Amino acid sequence: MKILLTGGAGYIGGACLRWLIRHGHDPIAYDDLSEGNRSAVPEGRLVVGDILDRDRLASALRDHRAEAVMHFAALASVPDSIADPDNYYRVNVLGTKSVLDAMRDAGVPRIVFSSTAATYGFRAEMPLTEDAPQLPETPYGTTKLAAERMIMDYARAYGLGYAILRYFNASGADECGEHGEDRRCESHLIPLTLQVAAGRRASLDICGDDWPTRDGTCVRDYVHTDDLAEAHRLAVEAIGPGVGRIYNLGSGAGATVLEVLRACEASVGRPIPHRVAPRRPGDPAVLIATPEKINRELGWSPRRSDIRTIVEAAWRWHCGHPDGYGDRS
Ligand SMILES: NC(=O)c1ccc[n+]([C@@H]2O[C@H](COP(=O)([O-])OP(=O)(O)OC[C@H]3O[C@@H](n4cnc5c(N)ncnc54)[C@H](O)[C@@H]3O)[C@@H](O)[C@H]2O)c1
Ligand SMILES: O=c1ccn([C@@H]2O[C@H](COP(=O)(O)OP(=O)(O)O[C@H]3O[C@H](CO)[C@@H](O)[C@H](O)[C@H]3O)[C@@H](O)[C@H]2O)c(=O)[nH]1
Repeated sequence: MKILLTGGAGYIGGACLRWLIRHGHDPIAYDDLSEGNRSAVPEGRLVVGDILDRDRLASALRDHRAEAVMHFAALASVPDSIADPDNYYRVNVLGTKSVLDAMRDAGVPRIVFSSTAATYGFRAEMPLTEDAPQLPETPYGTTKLAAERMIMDYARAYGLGYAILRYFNASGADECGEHGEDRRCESHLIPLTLQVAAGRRASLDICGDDWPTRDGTCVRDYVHTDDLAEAHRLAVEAIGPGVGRIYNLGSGAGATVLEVLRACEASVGRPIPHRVAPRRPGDPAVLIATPEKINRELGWSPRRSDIRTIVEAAWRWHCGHPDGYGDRS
């Protein structure tokens, strides 16, 4: 299938793009490189552009003769969204509208959307099923929920097929060692911890050790990007015009911040400097998915998403790419 990936030069989009090529599809990335990396995309497969530029995006869709869009492009940091909601509503809500309108202009009938655990309420029962209440408590979660609803409204009115994939904590690096996590402004736990291990930062802040969890630090459900990529492949192949699907993508297990730190220390082979810092605004204590629905309906299961495998893959990538992609434009 010919597929355009908005945000395809980013961390998860780049992993999916490579995975789709390996599995016989023909993907291109459409990315403004605000966070993504030019050399994360294989030669000849990148169109540089902003998703808010509807005409440019529609032309890219027509030129590629796209049959589906995977919409990854977004601003995606919970704490930043609290500090700068303006930008989050612009890119995540208006940007999604622009993507849907460009798809209509170009007659593209399918979309797979990157949604998030952050659309659920903090007080929901764990593990989360897809019908748990969606009561986001941060601007990031609110903007992603608005985008979900917009996709469903467009689908109903204009006959789009869609898959909404609610990822939990994307992590790891591709097993061929070609693609990993390298953002301009990093805020995610595993890359920050490994940057400390590599001497690029002095110490890791543990954001609170007084949460109601087994060791006092937050629990998250870490899911490997290659597992996410396989779910995208299955989802895009399963949807057609007028068919909508919604799935959680997580491992079904949770790791605390301290457990992630210990796993990183085991991979690196030495202690990693850290200290306890205040809680971070917008953090829930625990987020864990149940991936049963996508397992039942599409046969997906997380094969690489135990925390040890994730951290080892990420550390291999960091060792092979000490300066990340090194090609910030
Ligand atoms: N990382 C996670 O744990 C996680 C979890 C749940 C959901 N998600 C969602 O997955 C998607 C990808 O996240 P990621 O971690 O790969 O982030 P990322 O920042 O690595 O990738 C996002 C990409 O979008 C591009 N982009 C941003 N604004 C753009 C615009 N206006 N026009 C064109 N391109 C633009 C960036 O340059 C970047 O390459 C996001 O939609 C995010 O909300 C991520
Ligand atoms: O320097 C740091 C960074 C993070 N954390 C903690 O580590 C955990 C994971 O944080 P992070 O890696 O920033 O991810 P989340 O804030 O859980 O959010 C990720 O996972 C969500 C879904 O679960 C997605 O929606 C978001 O896009 C994605 O960034 C949280 O408890 C943080 O408080 C620290 O203790 N120190």
